[in-house]
Amino acid sequence: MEDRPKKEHRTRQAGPKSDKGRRKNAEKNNPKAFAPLSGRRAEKQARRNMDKDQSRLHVPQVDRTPLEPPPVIVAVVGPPGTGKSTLIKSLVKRYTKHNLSEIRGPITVVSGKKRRLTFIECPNDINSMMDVGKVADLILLLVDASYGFEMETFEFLNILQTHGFPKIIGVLTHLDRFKNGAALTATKKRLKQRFWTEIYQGAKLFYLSGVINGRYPNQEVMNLSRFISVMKFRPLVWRNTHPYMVADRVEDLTDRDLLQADPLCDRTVTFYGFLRGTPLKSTTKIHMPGLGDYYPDNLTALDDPCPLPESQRKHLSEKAKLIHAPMSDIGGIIYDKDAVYIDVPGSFSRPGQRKSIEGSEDGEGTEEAGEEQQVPPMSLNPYLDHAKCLLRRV
Ligand SMILES: Nc1nc2c(ncn2[C@@H]2O[C@H](COP(=O)(O)OP(=O)(O)OP(=O)(O)O)[C@@H](O)[C@H]2O)c(=O)[nH]1
Repeated sequence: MEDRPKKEHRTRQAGPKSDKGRRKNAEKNNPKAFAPLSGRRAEKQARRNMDKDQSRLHVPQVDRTPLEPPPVIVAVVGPPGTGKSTLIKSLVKRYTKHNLSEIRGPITVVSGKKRRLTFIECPNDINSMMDVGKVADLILLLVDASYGFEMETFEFLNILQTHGFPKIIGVLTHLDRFKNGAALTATKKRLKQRFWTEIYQGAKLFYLSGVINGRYPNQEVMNLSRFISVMKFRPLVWRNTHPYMVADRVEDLTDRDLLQADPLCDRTVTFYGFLRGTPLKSTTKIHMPGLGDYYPDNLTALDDPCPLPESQRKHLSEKAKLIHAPMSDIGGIIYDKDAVYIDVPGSFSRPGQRKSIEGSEDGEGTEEAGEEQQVPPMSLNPYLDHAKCLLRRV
């Protein structure tokens, strides 16, 4: 078998590898490398390339906002004492007629037939600014006009650059401190120019002149609130492609005995909030800023605690206006995993009993009171005081 001569391949008679085909291709190939053979074809090619470039630049952004969109996150940012709390109180009063005495945690209000707003007051530290920059749809940037721009404001604008720039509205406060009209006009003009340089030419700036009864003047607040209610938001790329949530309520479900035995034990914590962006799967690892990555034990969809008014209603009547602020001092309905609570402000325990539980000054607290006091409380305020207390560590 080995001696048998190998049979030669037959030469190809047709196709690109045949002699005929090769000769034909050689004729077609341009010896001057990629120089066009015909002017018309070259022009067509150039036009096609330009079209392709343009369509790449204008890829339509998918708007993933559901029919009933989650509340728009409005962050109120500014150096201390610029009037952040005063502005949130004024806006909440305008939208809901509620008088807030203290701002704690996010406050969600129904601002129109199709829009809800969640107000967050941003504390004046860099970590809070970064967290706010990641989630806010609209920033109300407060500036004390009698003082001018401060370093924090510019730092905050720098932080925003890295997270996709949300919409920004400037708000000048403390304008009543100017007694001289000319000085006021000059300051307004100067600050406006500076604001436009930092944001963009023509960025919206509101002026608030003075505080009446702990709130800004009604007309000025109304102008601002109307502007916010009709604003359009373009989805930012990262937020349009990831699920994210701002927790507006935190519950520590850890067993008290366990906690007493080891205050640093792993804790079980439930977070409540509106989900934004894309749907969230239970197998997704969740990143919590400042804490790390965790797998959730369980995800549950609850009833909307602050639903939009029914679509058939023509006007948003006073009664339909709603507020949802579980961390603040307003009474209301709290939706739990398996129950609905009506939170009634005030204490229902008997005064004597209450006193003994709290433990009087001369140390007459009951045993129960002693136990209560030893357990480290889970702070609700800016959610995550206890870094090691959350969910199952990865
Ligand atoms: N005269 C005047 N006082 C104002 C104005 N805006 C706010 N204030 C006062 O400034 C003080 C501070 O206001 P807040 O609303 O607590 O300011 P804040 O930015 O929340 O302050 P921090 O919580 O410390 O960051 C309050 O006493 C307000 O009454 C204003 O436009 N004019």
